[in-house]
Amino acid sequence: MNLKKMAGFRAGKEVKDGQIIGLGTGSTTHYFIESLGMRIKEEEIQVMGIPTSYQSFLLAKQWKIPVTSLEEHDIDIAVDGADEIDPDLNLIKGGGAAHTLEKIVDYAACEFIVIADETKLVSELGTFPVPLEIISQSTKPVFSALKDMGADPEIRMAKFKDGPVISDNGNFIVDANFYEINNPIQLEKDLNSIPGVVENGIFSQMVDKVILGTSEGIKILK
Ligand SMILES: O=C[C@H](O)[C@H](O)[C@H](O)COP(=O)(O)O
Repeated sequence: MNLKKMAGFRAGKEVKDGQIIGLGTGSTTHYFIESLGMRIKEEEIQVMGIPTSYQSFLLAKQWKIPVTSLEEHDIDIAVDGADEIDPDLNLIKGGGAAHTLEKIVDYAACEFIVIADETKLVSELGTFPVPLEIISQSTKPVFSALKDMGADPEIRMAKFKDGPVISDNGNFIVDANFYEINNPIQLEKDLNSIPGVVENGIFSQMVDKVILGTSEGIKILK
């Protein structure tokens, strides 16, 4: 049973004709975009998507989902994945380095739905390091500030090119390991107050609903 596919396709059914949809990034939203594309092909619905990355932009093109932008349209529903989800539905995102645009799009949506498999549910955020998109020239002072906050930071290195991962916006990605995060709401604010940090991967108090694929079927968390 593919739990990510289960969650992605279930979210696809929530979309109504005429809506503007925020298209999240990652291997779970891949299935959501596929399910939207299939519904458009079957002429069940006509919708437009607002991508959160080159990945979701290219997938939308592949599935012939018309794309638009925040300049042109308001978003009815954003559907996105997560790396960790805590019991209060705070998230860590950015495993795919897309969290900056994801946060802009997900925050702007009338409804923000998270799709994930059950492995993403945790009792407390922090096993997954917090991704930060940073201006490359700020690496040294940002590292120093993160260490003062108790984190172990690392520049994310690319797997298929020499050197660092460069985000869709042309910036470095730092993974900051806090090991345990007691107050994600405060940490999200504190990280964004470090000069050079463009955006961090904590998404606190934003989620309306989680569609979780589990071995016992779909579970909805609100
Ligand atoms: O930057 C990437 C995103 O925040 C993803 O939504 C997140 O990493 C979850 O990805 P996946 O669905 O592949 O586990």
